[in-house]
Amino acid sequence: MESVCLDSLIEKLHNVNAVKFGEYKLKTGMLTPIYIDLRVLVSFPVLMKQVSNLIYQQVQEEGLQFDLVCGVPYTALPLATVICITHEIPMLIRRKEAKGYGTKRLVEGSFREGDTCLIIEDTVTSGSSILETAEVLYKEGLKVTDAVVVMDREQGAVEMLASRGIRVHPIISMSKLLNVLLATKRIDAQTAQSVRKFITENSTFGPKEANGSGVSATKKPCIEQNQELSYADRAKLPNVHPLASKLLKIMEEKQSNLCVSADVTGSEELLQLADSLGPKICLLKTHVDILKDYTAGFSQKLQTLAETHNFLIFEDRKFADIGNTVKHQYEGGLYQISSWSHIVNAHAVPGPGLLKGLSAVGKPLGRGCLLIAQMSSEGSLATGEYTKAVVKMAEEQSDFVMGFICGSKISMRPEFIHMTPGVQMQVGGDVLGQQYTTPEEIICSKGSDVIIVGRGVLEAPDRLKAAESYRKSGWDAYKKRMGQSDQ
Ligand SMILES: O=c1ccn([C@@H]2O[C@H](COP(=O)(O)O)[C@@H](O)[C@H]2O)c(=O)[nH]1
Repeated sequence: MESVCLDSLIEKLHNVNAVKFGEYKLKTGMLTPIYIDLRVLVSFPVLMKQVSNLIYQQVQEEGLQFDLVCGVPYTALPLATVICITHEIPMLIRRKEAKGYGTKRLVEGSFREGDTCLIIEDTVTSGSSILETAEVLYKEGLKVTDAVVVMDREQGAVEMLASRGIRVHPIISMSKLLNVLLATKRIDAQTAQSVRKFITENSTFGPKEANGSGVSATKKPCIEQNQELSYADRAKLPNVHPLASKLLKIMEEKQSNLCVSADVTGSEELLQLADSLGPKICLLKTHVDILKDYTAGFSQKLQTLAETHNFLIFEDRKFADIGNTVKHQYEGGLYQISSWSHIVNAHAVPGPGLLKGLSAVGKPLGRGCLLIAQMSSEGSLATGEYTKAVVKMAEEQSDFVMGFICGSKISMRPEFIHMTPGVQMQVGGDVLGQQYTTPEEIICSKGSDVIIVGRGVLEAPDRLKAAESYRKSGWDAYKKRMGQSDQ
């Protein structure tokens, strides 16, 4: 395959008038001083081949996995065709309207339910065309996780699609395009500056703020976050882990994003807690190894209570060993955790082999795992680059990992559930380094999904009353975040 230099390709695109300066209207209705018109490529077969090669090069460099390719109609259709023919990849065509006769299908081509389809697009502004295509594919039972785009106008498409679970891999950014055209004296500094100003001032996705994890949009006023999906909508996403889907449905049904951490040392007390607080919670967290009287009968009773009150069980085992060892720890020993706990968690320190070991046991049973990406304790080392690496590991094994233990939202992929411990009604801490934040701060400002509360409930004079007030507080914060607050 001929290798193509990006700078010279940009010059060639400018030569064939695929980059125009002036005043143009975008699909969004917005007037723009720069217009990218890759439709002209069909008239320049050599250039068309070079752009197709670049797209395929990007697919390989990013190691993208998929079964089929679909180009967003119409400009990306010939690009997808060239790539699919050259590399013998099956292709799909998405119709914009169903025919009034024949099969009336919106997606042409042969595929199986559950196949993953890579989307190819020529230019993105808001990302809405990719989303429209993905939604048509979802309806056919296909999965969409990635899209390769020739030109990213840097106006919010990447962030918007990430929030809908689609990673975008652009080849040319607006900044790169302007730099090359300026360096080769094809445009002057004033033109470059005015286009840059337009792009910065016309983002189509909400305002962003860096949070040190590489993910934007965590700490902003609740009311601005109304572009995000509700728990109920996230439960229906095609790529969501079945257990995450179940949990999100429970949360919506019970109007509860409260997980009580049942850190008590007697089985009877724990069962009594599960029975009385069951109606208030979506999840019950256990530390089974602090029980002084564990029996197999206990875990059976706990499962019955989970069914009666419609909550899931999360054993906070924090696995952290090599794959072979965690497999035994999860399946065997005294506790046989995999037989009764819907969810477990693990540190990412040992690397992906740990997840392979756990999923060999848990996946056939329909279990899910949370990766510990951050911790609530003072001086925790799980920060910055480590947290980012944990998110990557989760993305690579999302058939078993359903979310994170973290302090704030760390992944823009809506299928992951973020759960945060270290929660009390007042900010503070304990003498052993635990640090507390309020439900409002965690759900509304930090964008997490589930509050994990231990002593805030367990040490209250009336545990049921305390659980209800944490449930209400967490749920009100969620409604506020979604812009549905009546306050
Ligand atoms: O970073 C973490 C991870 C887990 N935990 C666990 O959550 C509860 C918190 O109990 P509180 O009484 O509300 O402090 C406890 O079981 C921890 O093991 C955490 O606190 N921080």
